[in-house]
Amino acid sequence: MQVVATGADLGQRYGRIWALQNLTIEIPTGVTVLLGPNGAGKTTLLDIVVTLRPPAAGAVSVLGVPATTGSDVREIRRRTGYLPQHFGYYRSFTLQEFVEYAAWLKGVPSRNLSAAATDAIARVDLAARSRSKMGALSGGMLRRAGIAQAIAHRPEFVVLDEPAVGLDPTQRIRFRALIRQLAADGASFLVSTHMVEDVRATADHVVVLSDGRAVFTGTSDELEQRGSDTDLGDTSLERGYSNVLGPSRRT
Ligand SMILES: Nc1ncnc2c1ncn2[C@@H]1O[C@H](COP(=O)(O)OP(=O)(O)OP(=O)(O)O)[C@@H](O)[C@H]1O
Repeated sequence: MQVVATGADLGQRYGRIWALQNLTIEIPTGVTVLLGPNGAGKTTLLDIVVTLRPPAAGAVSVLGVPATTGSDVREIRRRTGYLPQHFGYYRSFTLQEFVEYAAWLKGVPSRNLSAAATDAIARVDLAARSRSKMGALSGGMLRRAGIAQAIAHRPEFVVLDEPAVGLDPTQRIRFRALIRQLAADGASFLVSTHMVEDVRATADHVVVLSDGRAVFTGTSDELEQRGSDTDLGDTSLERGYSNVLGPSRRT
């Protein structure tokens, strides 16, 4: 198994709350979907993987680079794209300017910025809105703008925190197709979601977090097989998800 990121004995705490505890995790190449209930530690883990937040305990390595020195961290950031749950932007920027700016921050040469942004915006199906002000985009369009800025520099590893929130059904289907296409072009993905049904369409690999620990790692087929008729859920994948969360955390 080729690995795109590893976390060894990761721990993170906020005051008395341990958001992650002794978490050892390997993210393989391909598409990994991260599931877990509210407060499970998904965003905390993603922030650590993209080096936004150093872990309180343990070590992380991304694309073969251990996140230790400042230059390692810069290299990881340059080769990684991130869509945070909440991202900032100037409302008066056009969508094109926003994505060009993000690509510039990631080191795309000036002569390539326009083409890189135009391509990323087209990939998220927003070409018709490239001249719109960011402040005029709908919530779902903003989510797609966020995906565009994460992929504009053609990163090898893309980390998306709840990218499908606010997307309408058509855009969700297109989003899944986009992930599959970018993955086929060689990029690896780590995507957090609450939408268990999105897993089958995109995931090569699934990690379920609960209370800061990995309670399942495997394929979506293996997750499905964990479910039984007594588990909560309308689909076998949902029943598998409920099962691995355990009796106290079944949704
Ligand atoms: N800045 C913070 N200050 C204090 N506690 C925090 C902070 N950020 C996260 N936490 C706590 O850490 C735990 C994990 O939070 P995290 O946001 O990583 O979970 P999550 O799985 O992404 O949740 P959600 O699905 O609701 O986005 C939660 O108990 C949360 O309340």
